[in-house]
Amino acid sequence: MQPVAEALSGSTHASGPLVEARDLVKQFGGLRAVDHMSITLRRGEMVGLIGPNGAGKTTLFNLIAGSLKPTSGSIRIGGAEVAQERPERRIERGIGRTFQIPRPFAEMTVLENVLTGSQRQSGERIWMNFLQPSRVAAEERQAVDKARTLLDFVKLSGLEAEPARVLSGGQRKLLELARVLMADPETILLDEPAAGVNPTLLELISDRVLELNRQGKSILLIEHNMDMVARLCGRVVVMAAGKLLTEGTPDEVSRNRTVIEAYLGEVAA
Ligand SMILES: Nc1ncnc2c1ncn2[C@@H]1O[C@H](COP(=O)(O)OP(=O)(O)OP(=O)(O)O)[C@@H](O)[C@H]1O
Repeated sequence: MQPVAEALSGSTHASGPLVEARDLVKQFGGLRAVDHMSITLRRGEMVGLIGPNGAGKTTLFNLIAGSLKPTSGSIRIGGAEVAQERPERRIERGIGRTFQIPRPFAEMTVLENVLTGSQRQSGERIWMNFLQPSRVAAEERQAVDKARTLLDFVKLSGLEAEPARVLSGGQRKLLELARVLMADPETILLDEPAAGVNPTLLELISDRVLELNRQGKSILLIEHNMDMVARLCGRVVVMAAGKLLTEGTPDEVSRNRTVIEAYLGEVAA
């Protein structure tokens, strides 16, 4: 098996802020889900993105990952403007993202699901099988080796041959993390990794996310579980109604009057 540090490698991009979104707007018909929002993620940081339901956090992730195009504004990854680029190109630029509700291929095994996260295997290009079969076989062996290392990292090795449908909600989150790591992201956008997860797996997920950050991954974390945010993040960005409300340390934002009022407004609504 590959060493974990090697399986988690891939930090080859230029210096400067890794992700820099400026003045982003996303309009859905009459609704402005993201409203002149700016956010920066620096190399090696783990930043929490919080805000009441409907604040625009997931939409902001979709804009950064490329599944949505902004109405206006700029998104830079490693200094390059990417706002109009396809999601696949953003993956090549080192952006990985997980979803609030992971949807693995239910009938494929856990290992096969992780392998779907590989970038550009030669085996996908049929002619390569004819021209360089040994190279294709070697690449496939390497990919399987790496997938096993990542499954070990997320503590799912014992389930590698099981169909993904047998996994619990928390285990699906861990599987998705392993799948995303196959593409060697430098930046990971984590969408609510704690939602609906039991306390034991929650502890494991927090620990793995912390370890990824220690190993050099930059992480933007959407999470409603403030204990988790406070434990993992040095800086927290707060969104409300599509806009930046404030940012600061977890302690600062949790005592901030406007933040408390934004959440109280949600409860009252
Ligand atoms: N594809 C879409 N079409 C129309 N409206 C959308 C679309 N996606 C999101 N919205 C709306 O945009 C607003 C922001 O939604 P978003 O999911 O980004 O918020 P959020 O902060 O992630 O919320 P939550 O914490 O509940 O996940 C909401 O009012 C939502 O209904």
